[in-house]
Amino acid sequence: MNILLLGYGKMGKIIGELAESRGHHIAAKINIDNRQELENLDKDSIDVAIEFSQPDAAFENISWAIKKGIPVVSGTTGWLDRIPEVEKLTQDNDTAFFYASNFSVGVNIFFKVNKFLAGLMQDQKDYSVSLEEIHHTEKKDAPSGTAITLAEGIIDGIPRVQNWKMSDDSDITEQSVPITSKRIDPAPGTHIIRYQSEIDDIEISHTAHSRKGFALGAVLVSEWIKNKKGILTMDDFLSF
Ligand SMILES: NC(=O)C1=CN([C@@H]2O[C@H](COP(=O)(O)OP(=O)(O)OC[C@H]3O[C@@H](n4cnc5c(N)ncnc54)[C@H](OP(=O)(O)O)[C@@H]3O)[C@@H](O)[C@H]2O)C=CC1
Ligand SMILES: O=C(O)C1=N[C@H](C(=O)O)C[C@H](O)C1
Repeated sequence: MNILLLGYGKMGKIIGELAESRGHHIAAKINIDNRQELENLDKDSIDVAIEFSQPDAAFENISWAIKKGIPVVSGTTGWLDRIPEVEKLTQDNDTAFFYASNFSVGVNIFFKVNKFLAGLMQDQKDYSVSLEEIHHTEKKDAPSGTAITLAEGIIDGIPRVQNWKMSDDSDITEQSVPITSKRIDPAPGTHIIRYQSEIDDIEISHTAHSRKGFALGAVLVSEWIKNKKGILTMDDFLSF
């Protein structure tokens, strides 16, 4: 496949290496300072754009590619208020858009475990629930996209929980999942869910040992998305 990398930082570099090792070609590696290269690209030759940039650049990158009819696989977090616009653009341009807050297979299994546990805890009113995420100090957004997906799983599973808030928010109520964000190098990504009562605690966690799982997931999804259309997610890819 001919792959366009939109964002060539920590993730873009690992994805590029992995894609090449699987026989793919990288058409261009776009960062903030070489965006003019996009003008000279043969858009029709690009099979997929993989977008891992930063929160304030994601929408522009993604909408540029979709308007050219290029399928997009995006992992950038912290910009999701604009996803309805991207979904409309995808339909209007008859192409494909895939977003995941986390491309690791292990985390996507963890998402399911989280929902299952939340279902079990829905009537256990003596337990309070909280989330903690730990990432490297270069991370631009907080909480992590993965923590937000986990919080949404808890909100879906426990009717008395209605929203999530940062743990230092003065508005936290019993209806909130408090999220604590820690920035400690070199943490690639750790997420912990805790249910705590006076009697005991239940804790589940996922710890990434490197960025390899995120990158491999993004490349595998890019191979899978070829010739597909519409809005696609990890549940479609993993057939969960
Ligand atoms: N969904 C998932 O599984 C995962 C998601 N992520 C997310 O992916 C994103 C990228 O992470 P990471 O690679 O670690 O971050 P980095 O900061 O290492 O890389 C981001 C890159 O984007 C570039 N960039 C900035 N503005 C633009 C622009 N306008 N157009 C194109 N490129 C631009 C930056 O370029 P420059 O250096 O020139 O500023 C930088 O090289 C983050 O949002 C992170 O949360 C990360 C890991 C897994
Ligand atoms: O910025 C990162 O590094 C990561 N970002 C994603 C997130 O915000 O959840 C995924 C992963 O945890 C690494």
